[in-house]
Amino acid sequence: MNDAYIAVEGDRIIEARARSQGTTRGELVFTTAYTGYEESLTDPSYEEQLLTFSYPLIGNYGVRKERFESDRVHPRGVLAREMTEDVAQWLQSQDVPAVDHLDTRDIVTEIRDEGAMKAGIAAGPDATEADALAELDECSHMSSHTDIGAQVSVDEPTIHNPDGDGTRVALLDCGAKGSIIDSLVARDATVHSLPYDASVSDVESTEPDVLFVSNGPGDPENFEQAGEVVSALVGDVPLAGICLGQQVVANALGGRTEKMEFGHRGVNQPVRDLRSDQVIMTTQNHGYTVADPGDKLNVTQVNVNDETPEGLDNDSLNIITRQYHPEANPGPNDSLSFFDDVVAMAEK
Ligand SMILES: NC(=O)CC[C@H](N)C(=O)O
Repeated sequence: MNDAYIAVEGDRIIEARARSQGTTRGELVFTTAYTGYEESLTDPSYEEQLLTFSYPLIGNYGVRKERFESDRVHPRGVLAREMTEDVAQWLQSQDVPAVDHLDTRDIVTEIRDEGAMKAGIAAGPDATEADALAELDECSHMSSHTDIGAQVSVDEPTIHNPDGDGTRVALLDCGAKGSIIDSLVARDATVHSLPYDASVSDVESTEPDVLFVSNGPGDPENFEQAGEVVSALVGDVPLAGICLGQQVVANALGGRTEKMEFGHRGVNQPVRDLRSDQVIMTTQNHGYTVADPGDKLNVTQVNVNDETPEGLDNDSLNIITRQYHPEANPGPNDSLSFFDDVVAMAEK
């Protein structure tokens, strides 16, 4: 039975089955990850997006809090070919509409051809096509969510591993995945998670050995304050960044980011290290990319598929960033050593 409607740009309607009721809207994107739905659904970088899973069965090993990357579901809506009752109930409990029994392969192909697009969903016994179209009508582009950081950052500074006697990390939390903090704490770092709009003096007061800019949702150009902190401290404090963090660092140091057609989201994105010529498999979730790194940053790693920058550094300024997610979760652990490199840089 079809009791859900998805309206996509061009006012096309796709019918589906409601698994979690409600109306919603967002940027329609897809991930090719074949595992890790709990981690993806709790990744703050998906805020304001509708997430389509290309893998056809979502929920086949249950739902466990231990695997969450944050304390709530972040995509505004979820699309799958087939979703288990566990996942459907979890999403309903979080008021995140979800649909299945639709041709997700068709949606993925369309996004690949047309690029990420705006969409609206209406799901449930009373849902109508008009409701889905009304949601689509209200949907705005990712870049117009100018204060998206406020939706995902910590409200107050928070200390992780206060008694550690390793590296002191000031983490600008632009929507950080829990595994980034865990990966640093596993190396005995003390992590001061700071709000995304922390001031230069807020950062300095933590006496950091390294300033770390986290992943996060939306357009990196909307994280202006984080950029100002980076510009003020570059050269004085070593700098690291993951995903949105790489983009913010590049923009702050004279580079430029741009929106990609449909982005990279999955757990098998190949990345070549230009110095060692080694290729590693990486976890990714981004829709923007560094189009120009500026003249302060070297491109050290590139995506094998499209040559976009995956790693940037500057040895004398002590900067190292990654576009992909070295903390994995979900995905391969090929790049966990990034955290060793960050700690080594901070201790230099
Ligand atoms: N995972 C992230 O940090 C995503 C970064 C940014 N929001 C993008 O889509 O490119």
